[in-house]
Amino acid sequence: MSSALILDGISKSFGGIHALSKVSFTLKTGGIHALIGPNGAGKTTLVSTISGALTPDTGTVRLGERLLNGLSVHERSRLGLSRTYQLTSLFSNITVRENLALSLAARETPGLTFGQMARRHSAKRFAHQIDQALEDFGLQEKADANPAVLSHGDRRRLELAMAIITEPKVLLLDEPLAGLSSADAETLVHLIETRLRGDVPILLIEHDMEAVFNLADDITVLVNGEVLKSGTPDEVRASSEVQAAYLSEDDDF
Ligand SMILES: Nc1ncnc2c1ncn2[C@@H]1O[C@H](COP(=O)(O)OP(=O)(O)OP(=O)(O)O)[C@@H](O)[C@H]1O
Repeated sequence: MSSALILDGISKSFGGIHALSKVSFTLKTGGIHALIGPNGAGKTTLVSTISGALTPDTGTVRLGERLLNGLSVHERSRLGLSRTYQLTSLFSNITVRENLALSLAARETPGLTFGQMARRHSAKRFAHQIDQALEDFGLQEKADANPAVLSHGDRRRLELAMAIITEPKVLLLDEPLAGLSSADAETLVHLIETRLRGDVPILLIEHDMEAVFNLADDITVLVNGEVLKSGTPDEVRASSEVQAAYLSEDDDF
């Protein structure tokens, strides 16, 4: 299987804190690769070095064949790297449909201000793609609503729809289940499984171990900024090092 994202020897320090030390692993094309680890392990720092929000001290990030080092967040996004955030990042003064249109417009013409994009692109232009996304993510009834009035679960589904509508080459999903009720979390896991798997390779950062072990084809365990183990869910589950360092016997996986 070919590689969608290749991380090689990524290190990053903040003053005296070694947030990442020589982190290397590969996200396969078509796969879901989970990145897990305790609080402060370096997961968010790693995702930020991939997205371009942070510059690593050493190491390389490749999207397929393409070296991403030195490229901005916008340039990486235009090449097909899409990221969702731990905290919701929707525009609250426009409708659900318009948020989806803006996501498409931003991919086409990055670097424009919000006002410029709103003037140049109308939701009508992308009507077909947007209708399909609304249907796929169960948001048809909310198309003309303002995101501020949506439930937490609806907002999270809209963010996923905004990330996927641009047909990215790699999707970085940062804690998609955080703060969701168990029913909303179940719906989202089902959507990832049925709507995203196979269409886009996903790097999934998630604390919900049941979801991780259900969804992931591969898992990398990060502890104190270092890769403790990378392997299939069965290999990670069976690792005594992982058990000792991170996964307690009480964890349900
Ligand atoms: N901007 C920063 N300045 C200084 N230290 C930082 C900065 N960002 C992260 N760190 C430190 O780097 C280490 C890794 O943090 P990071 O947020 O990447 O961990 P994490 O695995 O994402 O944690 P969590 O699961 O709690 O989100 C921690 O010790 C953190 O305090």
